[in-house]
Amino acid sequence: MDASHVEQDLVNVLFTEKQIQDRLGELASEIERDYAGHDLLIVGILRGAVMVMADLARSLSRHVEMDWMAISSYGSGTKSSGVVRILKDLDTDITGRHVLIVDEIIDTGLTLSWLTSNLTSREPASVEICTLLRKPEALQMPVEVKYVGWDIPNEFVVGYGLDYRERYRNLRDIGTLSPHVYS
Ligand SMILES: O=P(O)(O)OC[C@H]1O[C@H](OP(=O)(O)OP(=O)(O)O)[C@H](O)[C@@H]1O
Ligand code: HPA
Repeated sequence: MDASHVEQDLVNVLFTEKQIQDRLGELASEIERDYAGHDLLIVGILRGAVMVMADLARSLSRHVEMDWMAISSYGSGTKSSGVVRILKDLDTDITGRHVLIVDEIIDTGLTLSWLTSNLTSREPASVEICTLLRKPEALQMPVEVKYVGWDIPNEFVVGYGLDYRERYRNLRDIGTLSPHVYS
């Protein structure tokens, strides 16, 4: 399947590659200002956050350490219980460190609500969240988010790390899928 064919599966482009890069540049400036004079560890949540981690990190004109976590939500059924399991933990001891969790989307909020309290229990100097997208109407657990790219409607979105059945992660834009994809 060639690239144009994949693009045809998007019924509506919400954010173009250029809009995403511009917004990440703005968030990077805020982060540089807020963490000036402090070491910073950014933590990406696999797999969806790979793109935003790579581009946000390169938008920062300062030193930053990068680490990764992988989390299982036990499938969609139990996801609503908020029960999650760590598949890959940090390699870094975050005691006394300033930690910024980077993800591409907050939907129900269950993943990052759980993760924030998990990381907070390790006694870091601070834990904050940066997400490219947030769906306020879908939120089931309150999550304090310091940096948000955009709030979006409660629609399923793909591209730029976001998948539907493991596809579309490598699209440069973010959009919604045509109904023919689901049928
Ligand atoms: O707010 P929530 O409803 O908890 O959803 C947000 C989580 O869902 C996505 O990950 P996903 O489980 O799709 O895994 P992936 O990153 O491997 O695609 C996203 O990366 C967040 O971590
Ligand atoms: O809208 C979404 N798209 C892809 N993956 C997701 N994980 C949570 N919400 C979404």
